[in-house]
Amino acid sequence: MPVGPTNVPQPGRTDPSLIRNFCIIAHIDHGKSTLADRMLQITGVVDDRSMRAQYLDRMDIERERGITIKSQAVRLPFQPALDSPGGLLSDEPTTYILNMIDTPGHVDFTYEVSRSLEACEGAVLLVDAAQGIEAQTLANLYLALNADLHIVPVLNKIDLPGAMPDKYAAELAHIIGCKPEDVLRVSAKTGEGVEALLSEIVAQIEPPKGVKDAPPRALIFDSVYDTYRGVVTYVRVVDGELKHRDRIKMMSTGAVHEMLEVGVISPEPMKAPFIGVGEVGYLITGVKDVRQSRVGDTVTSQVHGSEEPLGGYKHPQPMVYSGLFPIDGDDYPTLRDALDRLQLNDAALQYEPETSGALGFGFRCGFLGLLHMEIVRERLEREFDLDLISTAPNVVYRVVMDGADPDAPTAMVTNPSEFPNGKIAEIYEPVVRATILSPSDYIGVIMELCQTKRGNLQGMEYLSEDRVELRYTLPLAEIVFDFFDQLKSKTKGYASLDYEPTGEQAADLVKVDILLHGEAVDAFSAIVHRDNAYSYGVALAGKLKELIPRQQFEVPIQAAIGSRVIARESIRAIRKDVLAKCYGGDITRKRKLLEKQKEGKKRMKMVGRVEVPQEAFIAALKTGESPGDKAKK
Ligand SMILES: Nc1nc2c(ncn2[C@@H]2O[C@H](COP(=O)(O)OP(=O)(O)OP(=O)(O)O)[C@@H](O)[C@H]2O)c(=O)[nH]1
Repeated sequence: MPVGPTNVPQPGRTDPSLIRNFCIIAHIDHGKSTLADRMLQITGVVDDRSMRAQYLDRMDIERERGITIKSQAVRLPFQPALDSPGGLLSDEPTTYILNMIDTPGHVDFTYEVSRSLEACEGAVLLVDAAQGIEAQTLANLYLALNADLHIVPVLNKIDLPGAMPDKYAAELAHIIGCKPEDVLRVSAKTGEGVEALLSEIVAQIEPPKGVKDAPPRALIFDSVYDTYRGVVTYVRVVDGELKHRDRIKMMSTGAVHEMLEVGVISPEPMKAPFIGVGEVGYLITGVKDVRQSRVGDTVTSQVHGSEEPLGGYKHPQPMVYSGLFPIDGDDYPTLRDALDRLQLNDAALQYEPETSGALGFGFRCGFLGLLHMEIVRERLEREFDLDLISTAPNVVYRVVMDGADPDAPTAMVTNPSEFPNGKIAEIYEPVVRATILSPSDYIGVIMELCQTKRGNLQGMEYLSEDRVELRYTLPLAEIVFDFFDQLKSKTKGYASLDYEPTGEQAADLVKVDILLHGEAVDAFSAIVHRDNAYSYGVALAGKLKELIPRQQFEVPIQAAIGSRVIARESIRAIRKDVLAKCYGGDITRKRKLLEKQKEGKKRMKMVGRVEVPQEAFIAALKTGESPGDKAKK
């Protein structure tokens, strides 16, 4: 049993040499939350009685305390055993303060992840000993290395019968450039090896450096909106001190706030008079909008503040756009309020009103990526009880018109229906650098898939004899459609994917319109590569033919590029007489049938003269399965 910590340093009075700031990075499901649970238990900040699985993913405490503590920046006092690597650092029992900082963990939030990594000096790289390295393991590792973090490689789940720790220790050692015996082995489930890991964290990770007497500078690595307290901002102090009642300034905006509360989380929020060099804690200023307190920004004091922010601050730029429309037009005001509320909580969400001829009033929303889009949509539907139609996601195109002034800003197209009509000189599309990890048996099918998605192979490396890493550049637009689903199905679920934006490229793109009875339906317009335009047009026209019921007149469905029709289907005419089979005099029955028909019509949208059922929009715009499982926190 670990010795209970003695002389626990208090917040604000902790000698920086006794602080270790670290994060845990891992592929999804490799056991990050479970390991965090064990650390809470072993360090005694949560006693065995109150312990429950995924302690930090809690909600009820948040409500009780009226403060959001979901962000996982926990202060763990830990006293390493004297004969362990951490204990050997000093002659007498010493209590260290370990700050475990959570990272958002997904590529959509790469910028935020990289900023939160900068709040740490080291990272525990956790890998499932039965699965080995996956795409997010690598992506997170590269981010951590870029942030100059010391990496502590750890294999988890060694209790599993299928664990192959020797094989994966070699794999990990190979990519990090350490010795296989340096890879620690733990079971987050049973707790085996976790105390030794904590001791290694103390021994291997550098204490924070900072200047105590300098003007204060703290890096915001997370900020969350809390209904009761407003925005709770999580910071890592680099220089100086942040004190209760200080007036603080956000360096990117110059906004000044009074600090109503400052403290640390251990694992409940603990108020403190101040927090100092190297410490990790929270600030409450009473602001109600997270956009005033953005991840990556630097906090300083209003008077005698610092002039130099920590690293350049970058506004998150949406990568993917989609239209969101309420199925019931009456829900439009609810949707607007819901987006307003959600934005308090999600600094990266952008939206503006959009009117679609087919779908009515809605919003054009910008997201950081597909996962972000899915989360927002799910939250809107779940938390605000809305039924929504979302149009197919598209990326941002930069369009240069023929003869345009070379110095004039070029048009950024975020909505296919805004695609300019005139003569276009060049269109640029965003490109990503994708990393695919897979058993080597599937190299062939993966290459084939990437080829059809206009990918360029950048490199390939064997991580072990049967596991390979493929690096591609791919247009983001191709990934946005169904790349991940296809990759999973072609590799029987074994491949994992990660990607990050890496600039733009010129491409031969065209806008394909879908016309119903001669009228273009804006919700179905898409910008696609010229080579894929024909198949897109044929597929969508065919799908709509199935989905739209027959009308009293023939309805042609056409796919067109400009005025050139590239695909055509038609729905034959019919008059649906609901009374046809109703002989005789029962007038009430007839009325009932007519009422029912009217009901059905209410759920139809009129597109020109054509009645289109809501379901047709939903089904036609469905973009397949989610990229969800490569994601989450
Ligand atoms: N047998 C065994 N199972 C483990 C161990 N650690 C975690 N698990 C299980 O692995 C699954 C995923 O663990 P989590 O801790 O939720 O993983 P995570 O990385 O936090 O996952 P996300 O939060 O979803 O990203 C859970 O079912 C855990 O019970 C371990 O050491 N041994």
